[in-house]
Amino acid sequence: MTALLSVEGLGISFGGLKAVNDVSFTVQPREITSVIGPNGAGKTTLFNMISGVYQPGSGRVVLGGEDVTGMAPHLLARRGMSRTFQNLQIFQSMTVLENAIAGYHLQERGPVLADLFNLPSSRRRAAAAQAGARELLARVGLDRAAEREAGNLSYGALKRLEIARALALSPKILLLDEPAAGCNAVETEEIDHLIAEVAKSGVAILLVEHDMKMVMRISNHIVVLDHGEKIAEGDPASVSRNPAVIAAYLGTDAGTEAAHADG
Ligand SMILES: Nc1ncnc2c1ncn2[C@@H]1O[C@H](COP(=O)(O)OP(=O)(O)OP(=O)(O)O)[C@@H](O)[C@H]1O
Repeated sequence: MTALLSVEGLGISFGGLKAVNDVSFTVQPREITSVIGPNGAGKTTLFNMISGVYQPGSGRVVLGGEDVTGMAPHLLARRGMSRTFQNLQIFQSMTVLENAIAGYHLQERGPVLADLFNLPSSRRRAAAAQAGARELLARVGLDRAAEREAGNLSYGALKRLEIARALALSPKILLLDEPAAGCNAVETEEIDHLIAEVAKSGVAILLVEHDMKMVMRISNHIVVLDHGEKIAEGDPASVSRNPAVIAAYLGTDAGTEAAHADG
């Protein structure tokens, strides 16, 4: 199978600290790949290099066969990579529908003049964005909340709204940074189902997540970082049994969960 995303020897240092060092792995189409590791392992830094927020100090990111190392996020979005953020990027005082529509406008090159003069082309685009946004809201279970102010949604619903907005870009790969952070058990399960559904629809998922139970439940492939290095990778069962992984997590709640996840 040809990899959709290939991360090759990525590294970056901050001052003298190697935050990420020589990390390689691939993401296959339709699969859910998760990056885990204890606090400070380098997960977010790795994510930021893959998604064009940081320029890598070394290594390459290859998307669909094209070298996209260090490419700006909006250019990556045009090539099929979109992402969500650990801290929600929702417009709280806008409605749920307006937030979803905003996802469509992120991908436009800005035909500002057409919009200024309210040309038919601009009206057509607006109508298409509105229809697409309503479809996306139905997909994430928020169609009935379309007219509500986003700031009044539960945390889990906000997280799903953010995923809807990222899907507006019709990505081939969706990067999710801690999609279940701050969610209760029910909300986490809803996000689980949504992620599985998105993967099934043909979008590859790359996930950074602290909730070990969730990672073990939904991932096809897991990459484990510790102190900026990849210490293990494989399917959930093999990773949760891996002595190096258990040692890295030892003494943390997540470690206990990892050690018991398959038994
Ligand atoms: N912009 C930065 N400047 C300096 N040091 C940084 C920067 N970003 C991250 N680091 C350092 O790099 C290391 C990896 O941090 P990173 O946030 O990537 O880890 P993480 O695995 O995502 O952690 P957490 O699980 O706590 O979110 C840490 O030692 C961190 O302090």
